[in-house]
Amino acid sequence: MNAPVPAAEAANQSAATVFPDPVGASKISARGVSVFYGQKRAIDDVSIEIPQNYVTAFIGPSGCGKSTFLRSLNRMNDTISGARVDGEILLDGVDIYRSGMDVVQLRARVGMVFQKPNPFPKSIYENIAYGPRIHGITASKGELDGIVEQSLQRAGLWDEVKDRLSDSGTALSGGQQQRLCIARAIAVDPEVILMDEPCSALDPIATARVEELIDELRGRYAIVIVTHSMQQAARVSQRTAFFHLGKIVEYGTTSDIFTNPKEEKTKDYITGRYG
Ligand SMILES: Nc1ncnc2c1ncn2[C@@H]1O[C@H](COP(=O)(O)OP(=O)(O)OP(=O)(O)O)[C@@H](O)[C@H]1O
Repeated sequence: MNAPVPAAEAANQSAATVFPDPVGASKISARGVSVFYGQKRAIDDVSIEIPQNYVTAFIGPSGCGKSTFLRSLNRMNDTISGARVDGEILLDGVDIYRSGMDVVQLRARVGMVFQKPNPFPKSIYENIAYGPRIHGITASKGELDGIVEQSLQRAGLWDEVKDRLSDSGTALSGGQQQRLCIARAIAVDPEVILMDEPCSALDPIATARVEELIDELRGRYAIVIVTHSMQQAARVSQRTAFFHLGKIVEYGTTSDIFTNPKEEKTKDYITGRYG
């Protein structure tokens, strides 16, 4: 559960809006987060609580900072030269930006699935086995085989690929490749899965399959998804944050955001007046 915000801290935060989660149990807490690319501020003092076992959608017009903020949740911005993050991002109460944080380990705990499926140019088996092997999760071949099967099962891909595990991952269809990438993220036993427009390169049938999968996975993980599709946000998420110009304008249950938004800007966006 969230600790109550001490009065002194609350006073310090008075200038910025803190967005608590309606259910109160956070996996990730962002406190006063700003992200810069050189001099440019792409995220401006964002504070939000992201819950376990829910899908949280980030929506908003192009360039508002959704992907930038998503990448800050597993320090993916570290890989972009000139990018800088201020503020705190707590994973189970521990600041992921504190010195000494093992970033490789962090990215196993907070996995990421990208817009364009990006399997390694290796076999289906190796795509899944690579992570557990480098993280030292398995000791034996038998155990590794078990992880490969279980990850592909959870990603809903096992039946389609079990007879061709040595085929290249890149030979699969786009939708299958994306489920392979989800299986790869799952294989290292993550706690959070970040998804940056995971269906934008997929056809409607493959999209529906990945959306079903997201719904199944949320029982085990906290999932955060950036999407341009409001229909997708409404279908797959239980929480929605609306971003605009680097800030969160409104955050709440997905049904409230889509049926009863409080802010004019949110209303304008979800009714298609801009975006
Ligand atoms: N690597 C980068 N270097 C410099 N500026 C960047 C970089 N990545 C993003 N930006 C800028 O930061 C701002 C936020 O971009 P971001 O991609 O996070 O927005 P977004 O809401 O995810 O957009 P979209 O929906 O179009 O993907 C934009 O002004 C963008 O031009």
